[in-house]
Amino acid sequence: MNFSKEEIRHSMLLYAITDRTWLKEGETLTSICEDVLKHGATFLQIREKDLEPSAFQKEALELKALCAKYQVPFVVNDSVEIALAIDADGVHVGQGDIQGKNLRALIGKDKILGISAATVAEAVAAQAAGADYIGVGAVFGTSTKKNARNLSVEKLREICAAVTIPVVAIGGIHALNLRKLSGSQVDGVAVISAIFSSDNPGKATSDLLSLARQLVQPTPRLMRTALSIAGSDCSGGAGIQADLKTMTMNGVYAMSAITALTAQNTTKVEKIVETSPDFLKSQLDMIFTDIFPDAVKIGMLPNARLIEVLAERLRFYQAKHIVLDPVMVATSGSILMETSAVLTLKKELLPLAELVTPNIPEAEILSERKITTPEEIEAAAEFIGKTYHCAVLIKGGHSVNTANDLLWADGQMEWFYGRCIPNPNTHGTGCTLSSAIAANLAKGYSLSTSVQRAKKYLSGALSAMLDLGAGSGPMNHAFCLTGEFS
Ligand SMILES: Cc1ncc(COP(=O)(O)OP(=O)(O)O)c(N)n1
Ligand SMILES: Cc1nc(C(=O)O)sc1CCOP(=O)(O)O
Ligand SMILES: [Mg+2]
Repeated sequence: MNFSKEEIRHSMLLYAITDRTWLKEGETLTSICEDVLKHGATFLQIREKDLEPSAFQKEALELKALCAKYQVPFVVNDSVEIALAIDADGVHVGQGDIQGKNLRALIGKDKILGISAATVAEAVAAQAAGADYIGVGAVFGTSTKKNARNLSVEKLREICAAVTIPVVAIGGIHALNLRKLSGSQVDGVAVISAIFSSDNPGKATSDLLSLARQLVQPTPRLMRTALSIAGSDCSGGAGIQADLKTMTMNGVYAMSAITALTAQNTTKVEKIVETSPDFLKSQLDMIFTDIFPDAVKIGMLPNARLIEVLAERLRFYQAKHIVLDPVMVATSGSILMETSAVLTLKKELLPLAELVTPNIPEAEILSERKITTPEEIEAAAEFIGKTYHCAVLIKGGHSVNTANDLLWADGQMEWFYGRCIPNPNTHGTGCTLSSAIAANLAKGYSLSTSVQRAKKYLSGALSAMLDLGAGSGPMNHAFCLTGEFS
């Protein structure tokens, strides 16, 4: 696989390096690595000091396939021969190994080259020799590598400031000392024993990943962030515009990736121009590699190709708190998603979602059944949740009931009883509810509390009785704004 420079920097976050010496009876390196990748390791290096070359190569080939499955870069430690023989993504070498300068020519421009450094001079030389990243250590005492050189966090900071390529810190890093690296400007941490010596390598991986995220995006952020991936509604009541207003009013920093431009107003959708998959990818890359969103809301996705690209990027960046509003038909009756894309949505996106928020007609499509009673809402929610392994919020407001919504999560049902507000202007209610839920998840509320808070916000926006446009008009998203600027 080919990884861009931005992708390589991002993949430094939690860099796992194998160590077979910790394997227990019956365990294989491949099965442990699969667990580690499943739990979010962003890079894998095979490091074998005692294995004979043919066994090393066989193991490397297996791990390469595994990393391709999880779209994580895979490099071979020390052995350029094996890296080239199995066409690994790259190689990692130390100062004592083959000279970095010759190495770039040997491996070609497309392979990832990692070089170890412990001084500013070594780091600068590694960059000049064409390294894609440097491994800097040992930042703490380690018993994994004999004779590792010791390095202060201050020196690490100096090295980070001296180079422009990504820097991953290594050596004795574990969950209890990782925070000591804060302020050093590293792009991630490389660990061996903190994962491979653990009784539960998967859990160790996810714990380290969340600590690494805090390290790389340091200073406790007062402002949480949320991303809306949706279509633009030029009339401002639904889509991206409603999402940005909702997220802002719910106290998070709002960002957008646009999937389609719509020319619409409160009476109809006149035209739709779909974003190209490549441009959607670029928007997502710009966002995730800079301001990582604490939650993601997904709305209009007009075709299968956009869904595929989105799913691939969300998996790649391991996006958190994904709320999927499966927008298929507008309130005005316009088709917003090709029928053929529904299958792709089910296969690719639903399993990535923490929560999916269909209205009754959408729930009928997702659960492949008619829904006419509250009992049928419950059965449909259970079907969707169990089939796609996500929580489900089926929204009332259509034929079956009024403002009552059902949340199904982890086998538990919870009804939310809403006040029916006599406001015919409901344009954008679905977008508003799902982005308010995402904003509250971003702030750290539980799913149930986020739904409760989002419903309260929606009731407030509807109760403000804004009356604009000739059709079903927008709500007042800023109903709660008071003070100098209101
Ligand atoms: C990411 C990363 N950083 C540093 C090293 C150490 O490489 P090296 O100095 O060649 O030591 P060995 O790993 O070969 O013992 C690394 N492997 N990975
Ligand atoms: C492989 C390696 N290289 C180091 C360096 O300083 O370059 S320290 C190290 C060992 C890292 O293992 P652990 O996470 O178990 O301490
Ligand atoms: Mg080496």
